[in-house]
Amino acid sequence: MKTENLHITIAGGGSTYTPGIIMAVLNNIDRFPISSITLYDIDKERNDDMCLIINYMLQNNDLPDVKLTQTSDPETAFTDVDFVFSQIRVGGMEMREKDEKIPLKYGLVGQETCGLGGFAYGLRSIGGLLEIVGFIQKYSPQAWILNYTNPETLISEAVRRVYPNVKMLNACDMTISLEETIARNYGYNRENWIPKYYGLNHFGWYTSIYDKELERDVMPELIQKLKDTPMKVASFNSGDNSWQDAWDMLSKITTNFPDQIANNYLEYYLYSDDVVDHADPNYTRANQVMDGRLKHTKDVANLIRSGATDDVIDFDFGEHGQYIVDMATSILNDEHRRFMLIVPNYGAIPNLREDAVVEVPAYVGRLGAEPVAMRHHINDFHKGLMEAQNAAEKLLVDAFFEHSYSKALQAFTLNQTVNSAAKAKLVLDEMIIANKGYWPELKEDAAPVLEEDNRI
Ligand SMILES: NC(=O)c1ccc[n+]([C@@H]2O[C@H](COP(=O)([O-])OP(=O)(O)OC[C@H]3O[C@@H](n4cnc5c(N)ncnc54)[C@H](O)[C@@H]3O)[C@@H](O)[C@H]2O)c1
Ligand SMILES: O=P(O)(O)OC[C@H]1O[C@H](O[C@H]2[C@H](O)[C@@H](O)[C@@H](O)O[C@@H]2CO)[C@H](O)[C@@H](O)[C@@H]1O
Ligand SMILES: [Mn+2]
Repeated sequence: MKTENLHITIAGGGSTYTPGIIMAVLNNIDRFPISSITLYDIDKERNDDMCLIINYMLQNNDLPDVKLTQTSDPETAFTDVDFVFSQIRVGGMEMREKDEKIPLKYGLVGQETCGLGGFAYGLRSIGGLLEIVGFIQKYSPQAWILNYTNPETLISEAVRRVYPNVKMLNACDMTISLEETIARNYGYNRENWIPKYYGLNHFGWYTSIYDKELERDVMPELIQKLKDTPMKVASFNSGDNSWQDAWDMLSKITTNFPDQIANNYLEYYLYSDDVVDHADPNYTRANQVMDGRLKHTKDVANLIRSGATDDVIDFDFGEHGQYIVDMATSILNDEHRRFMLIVPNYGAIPNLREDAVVEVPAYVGRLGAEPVAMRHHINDFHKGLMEAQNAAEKLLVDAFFEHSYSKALQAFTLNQTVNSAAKAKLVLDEMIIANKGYWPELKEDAAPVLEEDNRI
């Protein structure tokens, strides 16, 4: 593997996260000696805006000189690359808005990656990511793919069915973000923590958080703090207070289920009714992001385009960029750093089906991810929740590859935010219309013929 003059391509170069990722790349050039960066996007306007922003960053900061190019041509984008960071949003925020609003019409959770919004997103995203992974296998099969594209569990399951040996890490920044928020709210240093955790993506629980300086598992005391004093939004949480609802709900979850700290996304599954009651069906998170992060990114590009000279780069970079750069350097330099990754289970969670796609700690070196195996069974409560949700996710991926309406309906019905097969069908049928051109065509198909039961 090359260890200098590296070339990375960002698939979804126009993403609002690109400035943070590139800032992290440039701030770590000593460990990650990049010489060129290519932005690949199907939307030229988004790529143009981002190139303006990145070039402005390069010109107005004391940053290493790297060659920045942009393209919408896959061969140009993925030839002779060493790393691909992927963060696409198939259908854009416009489709995310439908993902969130259609389920809400029927009193069901409407969310980007959870619930039926997440399943609708998954049926769009899988095709987009498989196409990009196919390009990379064709033009740079030696490249490592570090993927942030959501929904992570569905993406990981689908890609591994087609490319079982793909060099790919699937990562989520929620756990580090949650840990950082907890640490800042209650006066700890996350850098001293070794968290143990298991789940599906956006559907998991901590089992311990060992603090190396205090020399103890601090999770029990954190549970008490979460119950007594709900967290406040930390400044780095992309600045917007939308996260306050998440932290309030995490305190509710911890109060009612105090044995482990849950990922804040569990609110969508455990308190679906509360989430629906709190939601504004006419103005969802997609609208907030369109009016916030997305608009701000466009505004910055236009300021630069109109000749701005003062420092207009004021993005909140968060943990997102540093995390994926740390993964890349851990591969490149065989550093064996520990990350929370979405990986095939294969016994990491011993009493969960081995072909599940799970989120667990993993050490990352030149060979990729080496997951940490748990040494005990998970409890029936979490096991039951995960088995049902994982089955729903597998059925959804089956529906994608088999173009199967009946499996899609089973998946929508089994999703753990859904309490009614009738509502699941109403949402599915409306989503089929809304996602025309994005989803594979789903066909009514005969119930699968059960294999002859030759035991009788
Ligand atoms: N894994 C995580 O924890 C995590 C954290 C944050 C964001 N994300 C994900 O990162 C992605 C980007 O988020 P965002 O808010 O920046 O979205 P965005 O809509 O702002 O940007 C996505 C970019 O992808 C481009 N795109 C869409 N389809 C494409 C395709 N087929 N090929 C190439 N480019 C394509 C769009 O044109 C756009 O420029 C989303 O999938 C989001 O869910 C994941
Ligand atoms: O609603 P969005 O688009 O703002 O965020 C959806 C994503 O939320 C999580 O990522 C968070 C991150 O955890 C938080 O610290 C901060 O940086 O915002 C990020 C995104 O805005 C989640 O992990 C992602 O999967 C979601 O896509
Ligand atoms: Mn995530």
